[in-house]
Amino acid sequence: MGELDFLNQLVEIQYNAATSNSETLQILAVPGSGKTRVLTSRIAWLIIANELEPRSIVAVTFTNKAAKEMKERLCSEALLGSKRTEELMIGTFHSVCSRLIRKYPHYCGLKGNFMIANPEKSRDIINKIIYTLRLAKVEGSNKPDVYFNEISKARNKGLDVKKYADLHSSSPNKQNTINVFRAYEKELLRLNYVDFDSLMVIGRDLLVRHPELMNGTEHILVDEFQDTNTIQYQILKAMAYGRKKVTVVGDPDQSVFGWRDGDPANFAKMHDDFSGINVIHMSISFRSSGSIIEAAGSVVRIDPSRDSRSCRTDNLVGMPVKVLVADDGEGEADMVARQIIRVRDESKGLFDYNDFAVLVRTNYLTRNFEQAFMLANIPCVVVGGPQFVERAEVKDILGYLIFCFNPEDFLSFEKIVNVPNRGINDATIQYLRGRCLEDGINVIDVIKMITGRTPGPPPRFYLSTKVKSSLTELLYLFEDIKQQLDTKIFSIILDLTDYREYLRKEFAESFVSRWENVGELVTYASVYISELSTRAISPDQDPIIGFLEAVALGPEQLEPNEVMKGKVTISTLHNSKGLEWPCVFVAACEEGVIPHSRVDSKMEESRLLYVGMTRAKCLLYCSYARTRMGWSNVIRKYPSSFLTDLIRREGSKIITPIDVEMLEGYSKLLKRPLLENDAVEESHAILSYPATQEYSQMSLCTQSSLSLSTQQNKSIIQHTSAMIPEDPFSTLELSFHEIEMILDAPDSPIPSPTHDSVNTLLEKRLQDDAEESHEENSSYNNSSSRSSSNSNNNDNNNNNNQKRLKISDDIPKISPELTTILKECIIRCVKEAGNTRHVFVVGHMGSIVKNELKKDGIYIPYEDICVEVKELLESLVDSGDMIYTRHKKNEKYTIAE
Ligand SMILES: Nc1ncnc2c1ncn2[C@@H]1O[C@H](COP(=O)(O)OP(=O)(O)OP(=O)(O)O)[C@@H](O)[C@H]1O
Repeated sequence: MGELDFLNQLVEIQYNAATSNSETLQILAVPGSGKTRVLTSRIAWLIIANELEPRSIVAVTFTNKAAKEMKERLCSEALLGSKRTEELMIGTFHSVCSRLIRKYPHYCGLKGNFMIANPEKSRDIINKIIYTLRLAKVEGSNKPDVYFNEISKARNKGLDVKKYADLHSSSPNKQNTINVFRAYEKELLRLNYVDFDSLMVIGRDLLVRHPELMNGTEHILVDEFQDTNTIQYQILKAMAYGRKKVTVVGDPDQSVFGWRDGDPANFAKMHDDFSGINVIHMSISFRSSGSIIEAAGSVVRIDPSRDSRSCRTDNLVGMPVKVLVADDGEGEADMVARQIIRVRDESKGLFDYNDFAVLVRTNYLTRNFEQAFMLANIPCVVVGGPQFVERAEVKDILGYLIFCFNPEDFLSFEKIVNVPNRGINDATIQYLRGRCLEDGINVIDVIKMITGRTPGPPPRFYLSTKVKSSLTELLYLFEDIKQQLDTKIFSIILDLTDYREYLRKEFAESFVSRWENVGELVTYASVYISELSTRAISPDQDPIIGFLEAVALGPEQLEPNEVMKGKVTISTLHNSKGLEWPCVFVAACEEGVIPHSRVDSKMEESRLLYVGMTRAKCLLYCSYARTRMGWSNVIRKYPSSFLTDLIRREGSKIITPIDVEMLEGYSKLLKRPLLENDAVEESHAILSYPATQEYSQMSLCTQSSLSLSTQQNKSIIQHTSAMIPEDPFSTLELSFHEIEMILDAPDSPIPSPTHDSVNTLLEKRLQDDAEESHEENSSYNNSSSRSSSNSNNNDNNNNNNQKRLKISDDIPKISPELTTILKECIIRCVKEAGNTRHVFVVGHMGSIVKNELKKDGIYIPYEDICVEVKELLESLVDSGDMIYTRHKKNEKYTIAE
């Protein structure tokens, strides 16, 4: 096997891009055209064929996750193997700058042990400044976010505080921001912090002043170039100083970070600033089916200013892209859940849950889906939700470590000083803060002085002996921690602070999950730190600082990979960038959501939708709801104007099944086999209520009428028989525990019927009906016929009604208990039926669906059934997943929709 065999995996245009000798190469590539494959091949080619040293290559990715993926790919033996990959410098602009600054802090006026402030920390600092500068009362500007965003924007444009102040010297409304900006920079320096955005400003300045720092670098590659902003472009220019070779890869149609100053115009700008430019267009998508490419194209083409670019594919055309409509947000989520189950079941083993993604414009929209998936028993993971490292207990432990490294950080000290509770009150904390500011020393030194460990003026504030001894203990604790900084540091902190006991006392109810999170942190930290210690790339970096830096720069790096396995992904559109799934639902495609009502660039929103749609390989659905709740109000919604063309051409409420031929096409596209027919168990569930033997028989008849095979219907039997086994009116006292036990019963008490047995039952039932009808005229008071009569309809004559009325007098209106049992059963069965294709509801549930529960002539208003049950049933009926069945006297069992 030759070292360059990986190039055989590339088509011609990809090969040309990967092996280009151009001084400056721009690769303009449509979604799914294999940018990642080309970039990794190019890096490997540069090292193997061009004999570049791995450490002479810098590859810049948009996220830490992308950097990690790139490293993983390069690590494969077919490309570079792990040794050479480790020597490459791969990371985001932030992390590349951070590494440089960490190496030369003195060039930037920083101390070596500086910490990186994440946005939360920055907001904390700004909040304090707002109070110090007495801006809290200034209308409209008292929110830390307002200042933070403005400062961040300025930095992304490459402005430091001086340039920002010069630029706005004549705007009175910017004076507060200028003052906050100045104070913030000062405070960051005092606390020995560099924030997220200033990393890049400092990094650029360092590179401009000391271009020699990049002397060992020969080639710089930048991924997702369409999203680079001004400061990043300036960093690239500074890094490339001295005519280093540069490769940029990107797609102007996927530019979705304009709000962070990302600008695809940087492609054009390069023509002024770089020489020897060669542009290669990769316009064939390997990812998506023809109909997906076409549908996505119709969205992005609405931008009149867009250059005409084509995106093609040789893949199969595939199923048309569907636009799904629901009455409201919850209905939409239910509909998606059902469709996932259906597609998975119909796919002959081709799609599993982790092949599905639901993408939404904003975070709050994920909630309905989480809930619907939980009810439908669909495993899911929300990407971009609360991050692991943002959980309170994880932050506590990290806080200790951060403070031990950086005792200048009073904010961290404040957070941990009473975790666990040490009885150090607010007044003492404020006093300590004041002393730090006045004396220009850190809090450790202040504590040493006031507790008499080092000489200094006595405290001008009364400190009780108890507080003094707490502070002394704290001092010892920090010293202990500092002396034991190694891979086991987190376990040591936990021991020294008796953190487990603290969690147990303070959070009795959530103790277990919190403690699990702590356990996860310990595992990750030790793996991460020991990995870092063995890496050749940054031998000069302290591995624990490396770990803290990874936490600050990109917590997603530390998220367990396992979480994605076997689960449907729910993500924002922004977070879906660079990823792909066989089946994608882009949800809440509504005007005001996408395009979002509060954005400057509508066209950027169309590109965002385009990004989401092009994540799909085989199946794509766009859904919207006609109404949505907003601040407790029902708001009328309209489909996104971006979908107009799609709705006109392809949209349809009717979801057609995926036929075998289509599945075979998808199987080829995904390079996965279909399971043999026999291996696919098509199952159906029938929920019957009341679930007497009689109704179970009725269910069997339903199966028979539906011509479902016994093999298919194993679960029907289970569900019907697993319901309440007796007349429910006598089972009201069943506890939930008992119901659970019944529902959990592993074996069905009713044996699986054969076709013959179904027919026999059917005949017997008809015969019984005839007899029963005869008996009804003379006597009518046994409980089994009560159940039977419960399902009768209007056709009953008045005499019978009279009699039944009497009987049903004993039966009060459907009681809350019964409703609860009913609800539990339905939800449980629907959950259990998660893997089934259809859910049929027979018997009284059928009646419920008919808008009234009619028992022996007494109408029980539908409204009395609890809302959830009603909604659940309605949604099932709407989707056609449930078929209403009714039994007419002396008629064959019929099924009505
Ligand atoms: N030459 C090829 N032959 C077959 N499949 C390919 C080829 N190149 C790439 N692919 C496949 O196409 C899919 C898309 O590739 P990749 O993720 O690299 O696209 P991309 O250009 O980065 O897309 P996006 O910009 O949308 O993130 C992947 O599944 C990849 O394996």
